[in-house]
Amino acid sequence: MTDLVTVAELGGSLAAIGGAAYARHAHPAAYWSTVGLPLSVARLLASYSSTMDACGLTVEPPRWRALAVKATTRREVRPVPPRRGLIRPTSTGLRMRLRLAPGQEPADVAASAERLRHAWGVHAVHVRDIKPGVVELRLVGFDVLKKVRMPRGRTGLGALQVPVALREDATAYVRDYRAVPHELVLGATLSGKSMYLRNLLAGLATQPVVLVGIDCKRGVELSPFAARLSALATDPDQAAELLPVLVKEMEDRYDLIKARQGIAPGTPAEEITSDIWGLPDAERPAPVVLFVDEVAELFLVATRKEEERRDEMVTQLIRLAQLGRAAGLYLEVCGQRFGAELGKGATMLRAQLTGRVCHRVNDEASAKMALGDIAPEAVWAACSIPSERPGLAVAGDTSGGWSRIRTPNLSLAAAAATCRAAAHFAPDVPALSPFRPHVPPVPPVKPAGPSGSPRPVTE
Ligand SMILES: Nc1ncnc2c1ncn2[C@@H]1O[C@H](COP(=O)(O)OP(=O)(O)OP(=O)(O)O)[C@@H](O)[C@H]1O
Repeated sequence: MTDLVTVAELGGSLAAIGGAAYARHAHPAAYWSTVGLPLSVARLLASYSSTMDACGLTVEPPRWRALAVKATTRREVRPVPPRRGLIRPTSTGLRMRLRLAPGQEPADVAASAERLRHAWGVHAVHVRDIKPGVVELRLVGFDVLKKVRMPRGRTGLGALQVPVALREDATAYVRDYRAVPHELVLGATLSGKSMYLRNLLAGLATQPVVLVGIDCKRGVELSPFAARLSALATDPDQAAELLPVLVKEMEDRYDLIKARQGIAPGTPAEEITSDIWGLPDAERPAPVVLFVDEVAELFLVATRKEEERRDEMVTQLIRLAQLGRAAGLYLEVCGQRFGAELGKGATMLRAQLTGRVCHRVNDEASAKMALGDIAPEAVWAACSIPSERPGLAVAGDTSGGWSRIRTPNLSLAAAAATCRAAAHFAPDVPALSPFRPHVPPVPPVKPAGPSGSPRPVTE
């Protein structure tokens, strides 16, 4: 009895010390590196073999080894766990590689991820296939999506790649336009779509990319970035004028590529190209990213005349999505729903948008519009996003892979300031100059009083 009380008291005191240590650290990452990391490493080292055994991840040892152990030590021959590599600490957890035993596959380890996380006292365990026979375990010490901090360093990122959000395994989710040219971003109102676009725009602003916006909510979402936008349409009428110009730009680029293909015989193979990326640097036109905020506004019609205009716009969008990649034109389409009920061409356009990001939605049907053709689990994950976590989303592509992501909380003022400072990065596209948005002057900041607080006028 005394022993039990002592153990309970000890447990209580340790929990209290842990709680106090947690409260002392402003960010869970600080708590993790000082308290969580040593604890988890100790747990992992002490219980690796027994945990693997309990999770059914051990195999019988080879016969020669069993015989050798019996002959030399007379000990009982125990099943062997996968061979473990070095444990590498990271700012958010631990990493280690496992060499799978014959007969095991990565899915076996992935199926035990939940059990492993409880055994080692970490927030999550993620399994990644590295090469045949080797998997990497990423142990994440705390909920990294609660307060997003992007990993430092952009090494290895090239043109048109933007680390726009954080994945739940603490790696960056990179929006790579050259790998996934077009993307659909769905979500209910206040789910975090604008925050996603804001992060993307701020990431692209400092690259030599033409940024074009269609924001039929009178420009409220995209106008703050006007300084960096080469063109902005703020209602369906302006969009109807802008889209044919973009289609013409795409056709001109195809002519340029064709001219290059018609070069003399004997030209080296690497100079023959089928997209703008094969053109020499001096001849290559700058890539264009078209942001469409609230795509449903382009589809809505009240009169017969508007219906004709809608059909034309949808056809032009479909053409941009079908043929734009080779000409360096990419689409980022954003909306609350994107189903067949929007009208003619909606499902065809949606099918062209390979990348899918689904924020919190109001019903399962909306999640299916974004993720239904990816994986049923992805739909379920999107339906369980809580409303108190705006910015949380499920990102997938039509290859079937998906992950939970969350954008960093970037204020509108900071994103707008980035765009203003990067205005000189906007490449010159003469065809788009009639659509260049008006950039209002920045209101001067009023100097604060000595104490920083406003003084009463009667003073
Ligand atoms: N990643 C995030 N972290 C913290 N807060 C966020 C995040 N994303 C969005 N928010 C907050 O959630 C609120 C809604 O975000 P946002 O405006 O991006 O939603 P939305 O889907 O564009 O809504 P609407 O369709 O009504 O414009 C904002 O107050 C924003 O600051």
